[in-house]
Amino acid sequence: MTDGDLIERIAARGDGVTADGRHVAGGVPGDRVAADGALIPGPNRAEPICRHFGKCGGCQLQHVAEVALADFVRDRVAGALAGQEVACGEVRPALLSPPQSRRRAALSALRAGKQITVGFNAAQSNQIVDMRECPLLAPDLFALIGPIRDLLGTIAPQRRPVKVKLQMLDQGAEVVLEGVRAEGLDAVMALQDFAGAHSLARLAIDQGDGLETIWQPEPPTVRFGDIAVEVPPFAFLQATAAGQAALVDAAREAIGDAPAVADLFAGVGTFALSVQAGRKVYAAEGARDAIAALTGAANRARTLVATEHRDLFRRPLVPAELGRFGAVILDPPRAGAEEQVKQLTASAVPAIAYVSCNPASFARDAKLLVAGGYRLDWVRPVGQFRWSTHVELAGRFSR
Ligand SMILES: C[S@@+](CC[C@H](N)C(=O)[O-])C[C@H]1O[C@@H](n2cnc3c(N)ncnc32)[C@H](O)[C@@H]1O
Repeated sequence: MTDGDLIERIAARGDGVTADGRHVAGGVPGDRVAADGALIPGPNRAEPICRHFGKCGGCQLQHVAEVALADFVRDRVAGALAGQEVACGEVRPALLSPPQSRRRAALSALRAGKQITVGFNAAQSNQIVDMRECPLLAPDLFALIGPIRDLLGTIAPQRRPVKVKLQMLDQGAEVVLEGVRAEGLDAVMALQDFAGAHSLARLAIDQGDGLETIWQPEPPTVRFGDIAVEVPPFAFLQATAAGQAALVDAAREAIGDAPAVADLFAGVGTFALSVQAGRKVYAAEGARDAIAALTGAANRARTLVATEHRDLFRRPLVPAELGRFGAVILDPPRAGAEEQVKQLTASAVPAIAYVSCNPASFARDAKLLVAGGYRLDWVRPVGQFRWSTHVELAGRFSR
């Protein structure tokens, strides 16, 4: 009798993979696959802690024990770099966000008859798994799911998907409901009762003709250090405080004590405002409401942060502009920053902190930077989306 083929790694989509490249759903490194295809559990398995695991699209990897989960996150980054033949000085261990720390989520809801379903979409489908527990969401956000289910009984149209966007801000939770119908006094009263009862920082709805703020006792803020930014509805924030801290620490280390820094794809200023003390920062961002929020906060706090509304795909900073900076922070969307990276290769910028939510586009851009004379000194993989196959990282390039 043979021991069965060993599962050696977890693929990008979460399947186990044997040495000969066979994909096995639910396989974990250290498991074996018997001749009849059954999985023989190895030492790296964990008991999934949520009753929805396997059906809900929020998590793919609850069956993987902590060390193997961190190895998966690190190996995704290392594997993407190897695939592009990019040498890296040091692939650091991955940092994983803890359970119940997600402070931002976009969920779906559906009303069918009297039944309302609220949750993440099921794995690879439009079905919604009705969320009765969640090991991902911050408890203050999860506590809103039941009340939102009740509220949608008044304002969700029949059999039309509703988007439920949740985010924790300094003043409390923000709730954005897209695709609802709030006509008549009953609906408006139900919305205001809901917002007041849960001390929301903001409630906004979209009935198909743009976002309408229903409740906002004061402008909601997010703090970076001691600077408060008045954020627009569902502004992009890093998904967990731990993930943000890991990425900001890495960026700070990567830029060192450079006296002038550019933060490109700056959002509402997660990096610009976190690293600005004692130096000049230029921040560029393509979303008008985000850069306006950052500009206001930077001015009120009398920082040396200058801002620009700019499309960095169409109009990346050119070498003459880049030459003013001792370091550049890049945090592009999933597509990466190919156009900006090409300009950087022609620049004299000594250090780049590249924060990425997509190891594949990061590795592609890293290849361009290395071909242009940069070294990739280190990368820090970050599993901000715990138990999912979504992997993030920060890396330092220098020359
Ligand atoms: C991953 S987010 C990072 C935001 C910010 N650095 C943070 O950590 O909060 C990427 C940002 O890139 C912006 N963005 C997307 N496409 C862009 C473009 N073509 N030009 C400039 N900014 C863009 C998005 O609006 C978003 O704010």
